[in-house]
Amino acid sequence: MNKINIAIDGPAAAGKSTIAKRVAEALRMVYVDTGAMYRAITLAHLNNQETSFKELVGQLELRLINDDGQRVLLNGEDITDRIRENDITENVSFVASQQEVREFLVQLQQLMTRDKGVVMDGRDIGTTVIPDAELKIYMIASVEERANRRLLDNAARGIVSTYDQLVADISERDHLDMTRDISPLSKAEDAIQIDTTGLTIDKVTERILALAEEKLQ
Ligand SMILES: Nc1ncnc2c1ncn2[C@@H]1O[C@H](COP(=O)(O)OP(=O)(O)O)[C@@H](O)[C@H]1O
Ligand SMILES: Nc1ccn([C@@H]2O[C@H](COP(=O)(O)OP(=O)(O)O)[C@@H](O)[C@H]2O)c(=O)n1
Repeated sequence: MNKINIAIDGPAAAGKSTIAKRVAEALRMVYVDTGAMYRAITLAHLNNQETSFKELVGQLELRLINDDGQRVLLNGEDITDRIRENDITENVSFVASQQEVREFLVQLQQLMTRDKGVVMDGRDIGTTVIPDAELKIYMIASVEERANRRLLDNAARGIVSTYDQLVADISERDHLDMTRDISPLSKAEDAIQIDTTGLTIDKVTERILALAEEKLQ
């Protein structure tokens, strides 16, 4: 069987991580949520605001553990749940726009995908991190549906939020991510766009698995 990489990009709360995790499980591939890496550096920045980004990325030790999803360790501490909180979400697009941060993480992500067999989700995976990925998906959904999904997500995690606040947050984050100077969020020319509005998680997973099977032949 061929070994392939799958890149899944798209705006906030489109369902990328959920689907990427399922696809990776079904195909016994490694799942990498790159948003969690930007969130981890955002936490490090909020804890050390006087430190330059260059120095900050030089100091931190970031580990991703595949364990029914992905756990994130920053300097040995498990920060998987902490990085979903509102202060991180509010600051992550700013941190992700910094050149030193992007250079550091893109290099790390490229190392992770070098031997193939990875399903990686983010904003610049198909355009910058793995431009030669065998399968590229650009996942979208209406902002209303995405806010409703994140509202449920947050409630399950005990994070306080409202629908209106989430529509505003998601729209602002998409705008920042799409207009930043370095590798902004955009659909790679050869990516297949899937609008998940009104689709179940199973349906979207099935569609991507069918596309992946073609590449694995
Ligand atoms: N097709 C879908 N239909 C309904 N809910 C979905 C669908 N895809 C994902 N979700 C839900 O939406 C929420 C946000 O998905 P997530 O994977 O975190 O998005 P992203 O990684 O794009 O930010 C999750 O709670 C997930 O269960
Ligand atoms: N490859 C990536 C992944 C995330 N990011 C940044 O990290 C933020 C958080 O990503 P995420 O995937 O956790 O976001 P959610 O859609 O899950 O809320 C995004 O809003 C981007 O600013 C990025 O710049 N490049």
